[in-house]
Amino acid sequence: MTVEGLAVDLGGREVLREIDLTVARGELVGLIGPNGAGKTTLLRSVLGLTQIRGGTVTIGGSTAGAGRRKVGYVPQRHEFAWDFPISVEDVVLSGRVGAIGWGRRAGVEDYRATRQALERVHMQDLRRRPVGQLSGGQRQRVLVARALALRPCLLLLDEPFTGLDIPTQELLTDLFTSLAQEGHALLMTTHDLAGALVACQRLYLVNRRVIATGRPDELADPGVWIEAFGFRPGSPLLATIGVHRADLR
Ligand SMILES: Nc1ncnc2c1ncn2[C@@H]1O[C@H](COP(=O)(O)OP(=O)(O)OP(=O)(O)O)[C@@H](O)[C@H]1O
Repeated sequence: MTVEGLAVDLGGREVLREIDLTVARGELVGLIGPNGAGKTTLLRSVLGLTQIRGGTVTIGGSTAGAGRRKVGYVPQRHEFAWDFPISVEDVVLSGRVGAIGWGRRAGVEDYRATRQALERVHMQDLRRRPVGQLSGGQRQRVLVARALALRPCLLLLDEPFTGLDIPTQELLTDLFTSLAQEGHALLMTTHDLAGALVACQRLYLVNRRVIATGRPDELADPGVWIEAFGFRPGSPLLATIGVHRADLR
């Protein structure tokens, strides 16, 4: 996936400008920035859900909607209507709508993809449970399975770790790493900076524009973190992510 010169205005205000970003097959890429930096807007622009003012989004060689059919999207957990009376299995199956087509019945392949997606997040045993009865971690795994059911080539993950316990974070991190190794392209927003530095091969630090990008070991300059996140120079929080320099303490 390639984003070039992306610019987005919302409510008459510039939210994103001059965004250049790539995610290749086999990569888990982190998109990090403070609240309001435009991370969700960027994901929604890739999905074609947000009107863009300028720039292009190319997925699998196509700038039109065709490439988007193989994009899996995991929204922030609170955006899903969990009180809707529907089972885990049916939520995951709904991820196949793009493959089945509106109004058509699910077939053998759709149920197979649903089962495989549930197995990957270890939710097969809970497939008949109404989603309203799940814990936060189980809900997050259902949303990931719903995106995987499409068998996407590109997976967009919006804050998949927020509010999760350590075992669930580790389960999902291992899953995302495996998916990348299998040749998927993954783009993930997160506020877990330390986790992103460990799990992601490359990072984009954004705050309405791309402040810096590179492998985690290439982002050792505290200046870019200060600019993107508003850390104060010498902040002990910079040291917690392994970014500090004697002259800035
Ligand atoms: N529909 C909208 N109309 C007007 N402004 C919007 C709309 N949606 C988002 N915004 C604004 O766009 C900016 C970027 O929002 P966005 O949700 O993309 O940020 P984010 O980086 O995902 O933030 P967070 O980390 O808090 O989830 C914010 O200032 C937000 O208020």
